[in-house]
Amino acid sequence: MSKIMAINAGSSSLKFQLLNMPEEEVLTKGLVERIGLDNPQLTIEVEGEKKKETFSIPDHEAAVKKLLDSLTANGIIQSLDEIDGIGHRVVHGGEKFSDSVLINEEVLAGIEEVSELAPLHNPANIVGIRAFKEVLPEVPAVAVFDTAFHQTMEKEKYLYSIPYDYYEKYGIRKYGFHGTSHKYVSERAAELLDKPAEDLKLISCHIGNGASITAIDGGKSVDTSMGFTPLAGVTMGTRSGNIDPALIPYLMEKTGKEAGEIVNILNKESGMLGLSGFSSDLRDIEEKAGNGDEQAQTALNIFTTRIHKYIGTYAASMNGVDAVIFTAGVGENSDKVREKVLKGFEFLGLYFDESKNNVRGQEAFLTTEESPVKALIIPTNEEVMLARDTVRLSS
Ligand SMILES: Nc1ncnc2c1ncn2[C@@H]1O[C@H](COP(=O)(O)OP(=O)(O)O)[C@@H](O)[C@H]1O
Ligand SMILES: CC(=O)OP(=O)(O)O
Ligand SMILES: [Mg+2]
Repeated sequence: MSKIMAINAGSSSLKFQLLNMPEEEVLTKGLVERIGLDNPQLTIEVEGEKKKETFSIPDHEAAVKKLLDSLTANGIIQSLDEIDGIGHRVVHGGEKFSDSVLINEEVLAGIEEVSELAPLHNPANIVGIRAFKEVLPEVPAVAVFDTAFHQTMEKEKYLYSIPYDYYEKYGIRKYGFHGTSHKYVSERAAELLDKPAEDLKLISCHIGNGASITAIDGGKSVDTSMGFTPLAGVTMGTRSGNIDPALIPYLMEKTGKEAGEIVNILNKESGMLGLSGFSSDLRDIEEKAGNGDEQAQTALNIFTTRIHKYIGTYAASMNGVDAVIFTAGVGENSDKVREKVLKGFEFLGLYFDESKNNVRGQEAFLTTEESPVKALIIPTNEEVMLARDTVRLSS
């Protein structure tokens, strides 16, 4: 038996879960928010209750120290020696990493090398890894990459139609993200459908703040909506998803902004936030649309239409589909989004059952008993995947 810490480090936050393995029992979970900002806060679950603490947390190393102190202070563990391994989510692994790896200096250098491909995510992941290494230098740490699951895509799917040289020289290709989540829900879907993964064609919709749709044939990712970076694909909370690339120089000329500033707008001020003009949070937009706000309704329609289109595309590219999966914050919680995405797929053999759709955050089927193609909700669990790979690679 071992205790594994699963870490998902963001630029100003650090989400964590401590698990007992191989039982996969969650001992505690929580997050440190507003690292380096005013009013930083640690939230930790103690005996099922959420406990909030405010401290000075200037950087990630301080956040890690605070988190570890709070594990012993709250009696979750008696001593830090009880931690047997740390699993870190790393968003971009480039072509270098097609599986999780035990972290050493060479691996860290490899992660740093591809950092510029995921500027919003990788630098924070690296800071998280270094912070833990500083505090727990002897404990094995494993990197689990969002991109790894998608390394099975074929060239026809991952190459862009641009000069081939750029792929060879600069590694320009589609990588895909959220792989850990797509892998978890696809494995769970095979269990729920009671069929081997090898016999299934699945379309997984990870719809959170970031969102991506993945086609999974025979247990392998064959195509996915995100691209070279996590900016591509469907409309997201603050990201534009696919746009005509010619818009970038045009916007530069019109606004006098640099390319980097425009990409920043596409990453942080677009998507549902940009379209609605007031929020990136789907709950706010659903509420406003419900009150008759036309702009909010249009934003919502764009959001669901894009996902609907991807499902059609991937069903066509796999020559069929057995099940469509919804996961992550929006996918698990928004019945309205699921309904709008799934309606109209009778031509594919997917018969949506409205009476089953009133559920949140739990595994459920959304189609009629007779529906040849199923739709289901599967809450994602990236943390358990981090812990499983940490055990696999460190024991
Ligand atoms: N009850 C709900 N109804 C609709 N959307 C929800 C609900 N709960 C959460 N969400 C959406 O989930 C999003 C966050 O998803 P999550 O998977 O946690 O994202 P991330 O991991 O990228 O931070 C929020 O932006 C919010 O819009
Ligand atoms: C890769 C990615 O988009 O991750 P997140 O949804 O956590 O921002
Ligand atoms: Mg997420």
